[in-house]
Amino acid sequence: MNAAVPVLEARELRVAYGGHVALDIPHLAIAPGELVGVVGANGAGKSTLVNALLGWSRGAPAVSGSVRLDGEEIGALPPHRRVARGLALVPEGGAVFMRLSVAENLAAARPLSGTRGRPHDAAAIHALFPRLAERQHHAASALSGGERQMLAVARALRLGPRALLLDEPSIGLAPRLVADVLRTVRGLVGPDLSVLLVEQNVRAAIAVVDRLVLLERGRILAQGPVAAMRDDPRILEAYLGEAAA
Ligand SMILES: Nc1ncnc2c1ncn2[C@@H]1O[C@H](COP(=O)(O)OP(=O)(O)OP(=O)(O)O)[C@@H](O)[C@H]1O
Repeated sequence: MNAAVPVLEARELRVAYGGHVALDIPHLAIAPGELVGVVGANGAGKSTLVNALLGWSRGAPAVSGSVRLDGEEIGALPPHRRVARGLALVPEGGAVFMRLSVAENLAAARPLSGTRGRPHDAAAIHALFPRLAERQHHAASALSGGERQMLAVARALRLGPRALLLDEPSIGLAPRLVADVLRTVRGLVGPDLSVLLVEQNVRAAIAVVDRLVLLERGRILAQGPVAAMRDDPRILEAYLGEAAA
């Protein structure tokens, strides 16, 4: 695979509810081995973006634009076929079967056939998330918020995706756990897996991502390598907003 070809690339991606444009992204690309953070205020369009990349939306908006995975156009495919190509989404709040055990939840996520990604088997999952190994016979409903989030990420990794979309994996977690979860996310990223991470906590995102995208009212206000973005006044504003909250 040519290293110059983005793993995930969107062009002219637009989502509109009636006259209200919720998302308008001329271009967004994620390189192989890259962890890209998406930050922005409530309602900025972060969830709309990751959902649109997967081809899913709340309600019935008009969606248009191109989405490419490893250079192949997937923008016209329904979500399950995008997943089959190697694009996985862990939605806000995770996606697990509450009545099933941890082990059953993992077994229900089948590795994709022919993926260029690396499907994680149970041993790899347990090495990454020892807590899930300890809790494998417990129902998902009995897990803590953080453990459930780990399970949702682990289920996505079972597939062997090329690109993983994570919508606020740290939401609702204690500050200490937020850093843990994001460090784990950082550890997942490598030549066969790129990650787009939506994160409300700008400070926590800056600590782990390679590149940051700042969304405002559905548009990219600024983006760039984290070293440059951390001094961007617009990011500092977000920081200060956070500090004041
Ligand atoms: N079903 C819908 N109908 C109408 N407007 C919608 C719908 N879903 C989302 N929107 C609008 O799209 C915009 C973006 O919402 P989105 O949920 O993507 O924001 P977000 O950045 O993820 O916010 P948060 O951090 O609060 O989750 C908002 O203005 C929202 O009101």
